[in-house]
Amino acid sequence: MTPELKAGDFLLRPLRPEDAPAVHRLVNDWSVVRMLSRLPFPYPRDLAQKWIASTLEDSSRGSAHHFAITRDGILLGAVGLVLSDDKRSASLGYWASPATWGQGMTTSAARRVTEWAIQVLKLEKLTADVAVDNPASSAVLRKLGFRETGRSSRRFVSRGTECPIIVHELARSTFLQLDIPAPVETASPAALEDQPSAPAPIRKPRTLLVVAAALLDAQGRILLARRPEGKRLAGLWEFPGGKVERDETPEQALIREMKEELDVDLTGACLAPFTFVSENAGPFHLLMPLYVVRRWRGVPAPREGQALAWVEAADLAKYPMPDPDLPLIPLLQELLG
Ligand SMILES: Nc1nc2c([nH]c(=O)n2[C@@H]2O[C@H](COP(=O)(O)OP(=O)(O)OP(=O)(O)O)[C@@H](O)[C@H]2O)c(=O)[nH]1
Repeated sequence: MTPELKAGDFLLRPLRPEDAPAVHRLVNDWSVVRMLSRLPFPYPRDLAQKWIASTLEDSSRGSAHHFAITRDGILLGAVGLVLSDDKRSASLGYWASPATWGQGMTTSAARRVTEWAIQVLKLEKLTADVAVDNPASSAVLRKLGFRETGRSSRRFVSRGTECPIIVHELARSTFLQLDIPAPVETASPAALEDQPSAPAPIRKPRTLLVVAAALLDAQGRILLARRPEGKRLAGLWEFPGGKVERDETPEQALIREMKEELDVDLTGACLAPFTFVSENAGPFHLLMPLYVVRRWRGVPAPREGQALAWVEAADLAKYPMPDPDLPLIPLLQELLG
């Protein structure tokens, strides 16, 4: 199902039938529709209704995910991902109200959807086609790390003619290496737009020391926490924990993080080192000792807006996790099997 995502001040959410009048009003504008290859001009009202109904079906099948871009409850545009049959790649598309152009909204929204596609859907590749006379759209793609891979042509129904297009592509590995900051909730769209349209730079990897715990309850279930919107890797499930600060031992950091994130006290608890992760995590190299903890004081509560779940070892793979965590799943299943 298509989730809700945050991109700066914007909420990206599934389309709803009641969005039809706003979609119709915004798309039935020559400056918008001329850049969309499949839509006629004028754009009939019932097409907006049919399109929204189809996005809901696509979402339940997982074949496409379309998001309304909204701010303060007002619909301003849309971003969509249409998945390939094997669900390993997708094409990205978007449109936005001309009133929002030049403010960074589309870049911000398309970036958040791209990030979700790569990190949560684990797609290998995204593609996007842009009419050659739409340089603003190509600039959005470049900021996301897309590269031009060729030229072609396509019939644009609105223009009634064949038009040259530029084909763009973004590989998963490229996106994961980009120096893209996590969206800051208070960042203004204007501030985002001030970023140059040059491709995002590749960051040199450094080793980041993070501690994490597999908290086990009496039934042997493991506590997972879902990273909240607004953070890097939002939407992914992970083992509670965090970065080791200067002058802290890993154990001190774990005790601090568990208090901050879950309001549980691990002081004096047996922190059993279980294994560690040493993996490329995109902008940094992650070194993460994982402790197994069976006793603590207090009841885990989400103190940082994260969702919590007690998960059977056999079900761990059903929860999308950061790539570096994936090798931990069979090890925990073996421990608890
Ligand atoms: N706690 C935790 N972090 C993980 C796991 N797997 C994994 O890749 N990480 C990464 O390791 C880093 C953890 O540091 P953190 O949780 O303090 O980072 P953060 O950015 O959320 O914290 P901050 O907002 O305080 O800087 C994040 O980049 C996170 O994505 C995991 O299973 N548990």
